Amino acid sequence: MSRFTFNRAAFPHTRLRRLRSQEFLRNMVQETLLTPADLIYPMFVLEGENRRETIASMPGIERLSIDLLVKEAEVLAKLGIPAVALFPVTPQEAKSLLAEEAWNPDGLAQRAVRALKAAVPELGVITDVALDPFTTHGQDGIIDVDGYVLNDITSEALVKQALSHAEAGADIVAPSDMMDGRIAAIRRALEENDHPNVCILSYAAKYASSYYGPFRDAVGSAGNLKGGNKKTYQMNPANRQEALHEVGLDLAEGADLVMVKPGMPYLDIVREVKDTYSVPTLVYQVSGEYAMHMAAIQNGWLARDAVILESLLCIKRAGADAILTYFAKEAAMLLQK
Ligand SMILES: NCC(=O)CCC(=O)O
Ligand SMILES: [Mg+2]
Repeated sequence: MSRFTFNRAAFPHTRLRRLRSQEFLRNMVQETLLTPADLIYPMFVLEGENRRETIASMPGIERLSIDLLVKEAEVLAKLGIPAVALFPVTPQEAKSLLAEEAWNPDGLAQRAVRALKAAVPELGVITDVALDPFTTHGQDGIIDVDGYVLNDITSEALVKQALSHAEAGADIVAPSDMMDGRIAAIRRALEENDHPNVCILSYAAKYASSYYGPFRDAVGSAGNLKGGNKKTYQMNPANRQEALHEVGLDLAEGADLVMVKPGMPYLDIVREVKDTYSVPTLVYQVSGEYAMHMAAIQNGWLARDAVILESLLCIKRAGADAILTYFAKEAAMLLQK
């Protein structure tokens, strides 16, 4: 008898389609839920007042001066977004070889933190600890004569930067630089300077990815980098076991939360980090992922609302406890519907 012959007696013992046959059933057995509380909004901060600038490669995202940032933050908090991640756009004249502006107590990031915590105290503020917005060469650290990023000197600078953020009122400092040993150094400094409850979110497995391009336009570091790359400190996209090693070290050094970055091309790493360590694991859906989605959406090639929510739901399913995403505001609005 051909296996294609219809035979009522040979019904499938399991019909998985039964639980998909009605919406209430699909909702009842849904394994992963996305909520606004999962979404962290990265924001670009500008000098000046009442200033907003669009970013060509990130349609829908703007750089905002602090006064407008605060107004936007009030909206975000009402939407149920738990936290924002700040990225200052440093004026070219404030950049230097040693990145001293990074720990200026009255720097743009530090002022933005103070303004946000004063106006919207319930909204968590995450600061970026890295030198690339402040160096004339666009690298994340201090370089030697050959352009090599020096680990331990950079780490000392990062400690000063992280402390200045904590002094300004940051809830979470997030080193995104990938220097070895900087989590321990920052943790010690926070403890010694009376900030025991400031959290450290470590960009633990940050890959040297081509998906960061639009971000570098947004903060204005692309030109300074002059086509250079960050392969001597960020991870090789080919490596999986090394990511576990990186995360293990940062946890041992005192990180409270760890991050995998980028998101969608690295979801295998997210799953493995979550299963291995069972700690709060964040994912950054980076600027290039945002740009790809927006390009397809603007061409009418992908359905806007559905694809935004699917992209985030799948990152959560892979093991993310929260997601840094430029879609945070839009997704939170969609989820409230
Ligand atoms: N340190 C922060 C980033 O590098 C963000 C990358 C992106 O959104 O492409
Ligand atoms: Mg590391």
